Amino acid sequence: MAIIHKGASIVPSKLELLTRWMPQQRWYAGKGQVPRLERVGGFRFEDPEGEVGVEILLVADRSAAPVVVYQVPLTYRGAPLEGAEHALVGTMEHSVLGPRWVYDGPHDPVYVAGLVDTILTGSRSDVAQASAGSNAVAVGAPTGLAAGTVSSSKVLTGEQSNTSVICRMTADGGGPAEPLIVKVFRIVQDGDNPDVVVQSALTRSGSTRVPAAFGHLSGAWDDPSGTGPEQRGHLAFAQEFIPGVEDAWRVALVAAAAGADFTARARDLGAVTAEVHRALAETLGREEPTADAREALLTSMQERYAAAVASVPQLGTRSSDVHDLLGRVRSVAWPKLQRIHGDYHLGQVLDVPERGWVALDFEGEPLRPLAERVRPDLVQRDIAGMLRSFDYAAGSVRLTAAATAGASPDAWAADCRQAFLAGYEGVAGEFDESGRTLIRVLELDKALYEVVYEARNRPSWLPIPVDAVDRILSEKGPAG
Ligand SMILES: Nc1ncnc2c1ncn2[C@@H]1O[C@H](COP(=O)(O)OP(=O)(O)O)[C@@H](O)[C@H]1O
Ligand SMILES: O=P(O)(O)O[C@H]1O[C@H](CO)[C@@H](O[C@H]2O[C@H](CO)[C@@H](O)[C@H](O)[C@H]2O)[C@H](O)[C@H]1O
Repeated sequence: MAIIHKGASIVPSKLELLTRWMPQQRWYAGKGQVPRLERVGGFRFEDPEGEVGVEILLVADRSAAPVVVYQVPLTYRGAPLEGAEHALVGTMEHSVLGPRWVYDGPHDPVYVAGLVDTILTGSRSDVAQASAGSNAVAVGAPTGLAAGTVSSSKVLTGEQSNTSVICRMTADGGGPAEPLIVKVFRIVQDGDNPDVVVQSALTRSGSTRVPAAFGHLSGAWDDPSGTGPEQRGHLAFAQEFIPGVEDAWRVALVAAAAGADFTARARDLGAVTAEVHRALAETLGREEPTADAREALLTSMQERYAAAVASVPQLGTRSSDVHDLLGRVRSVAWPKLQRIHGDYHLGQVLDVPERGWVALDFEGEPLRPLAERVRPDLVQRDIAGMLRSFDYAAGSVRLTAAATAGASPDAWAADCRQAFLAGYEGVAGEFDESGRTLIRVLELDKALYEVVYEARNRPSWLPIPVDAVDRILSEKGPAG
């Protein structure tokens, strides 16, 4: 068991270190704010060598409204970790142990080994920590589809909302085992994470359209408002790693810039999307939409529009057109509701040789409250998301002037959009007028979400969704 030096002083404190470091992290949601952090939980993994301290802090950021709870795995070392300079959170002076180098856990092999072992063996985090207070133990839950220990690990780089670590594995009896990728959820919320629930359900159903779910870690923390009972949820998710495949966003960008035909892949993606929807309906059920569900959708879309206007005030001039289009969800016929992907775009799908399209990341939109993300929804939301993504690829090519002479990114996107929809309808049947109107409404809704997302994360990309809002509002027909 890890030795915890109760009463030792640490300068600067862990929370002081994090206050400086967190705002620079991609996953920090309160861009431009100084965090006001308070610990609401935390647990430890034991280093079998007894050298490295591994502590996972669950901290509430009170500078945000509503308060956001982050998961921050840290490792404490008595000497610098070679090659991990970029992951140094800071240094501190421990009154008993002397100088400590503090690292972002996913970059430290000792944290990664503890996390994966706890998940795959269905064990508990270091129970010694339980003496430090409530909510101090995290528990692993394996699906039984993977085993072994981590032999090397690497943090995935790129624009992610969470932190994913690719792990090469050694089988229990020696020799290589199947690699895995473990995603550490950075923002944790009370309740089940849809990424875990939906992907695990698809794995159980035998679908190969998602990477196989290998297991998850869950835990509890104090209600950040200090009034309610403890909160609990998923903290990390391990799944099959599919090596050597670029996500379709990168592939599509190259095709869009070159004007290369992508319609066959888009059509196939549409067909697979319909297959995934069917599998989700079969495994997790469908339900009739209620009047309340319709009103809830309308309200959430209106709130999104308000948020988009707060980010880009010029969108306020389109108020009556936006409200007219959004309001159509009241008059059109709705299909039954079901679980969907929820944040479907080209960065979430892999075109795997000999396996075909595989969908990732069923967590839903990271800026949306969990309660909304776990509700059964309209399949049109995913369709709209992917249609927007083809438009985004064209927009990005335009923005970076990456198109080769003669290529027309807009025509490329239009062809892909049509092919995707045709592929979907080839499996699920043709949409009627109402079905297509819902796609168009949800494309507008997605573009409004993207306005807020880009304003926070990539302001130079804002013209892509802002132009899309104009385009969608000026279209005559439903979608296509
Ligand atoms: N199981 C996997 N196999 C291979 N690559 C993966 C896998 N899961 C994720 N990736 C890669 O990591 C990227 C980000 O993963 P994602 O689950 O979308 O993370 P986030 O929730 O942080 O957005 C994907 O676009 C893909 O390139
Ligand atoms: O981090 P996530 O993958 O869960 O999703 C968020 O980030 C995405 C950007 O990485 C964002 O997607 C937007 O940009 C994509 C290109 O980078 C584009 O393909 C999508 O169509 C566009 O929505 C996504 O909206 C956001 O939730």
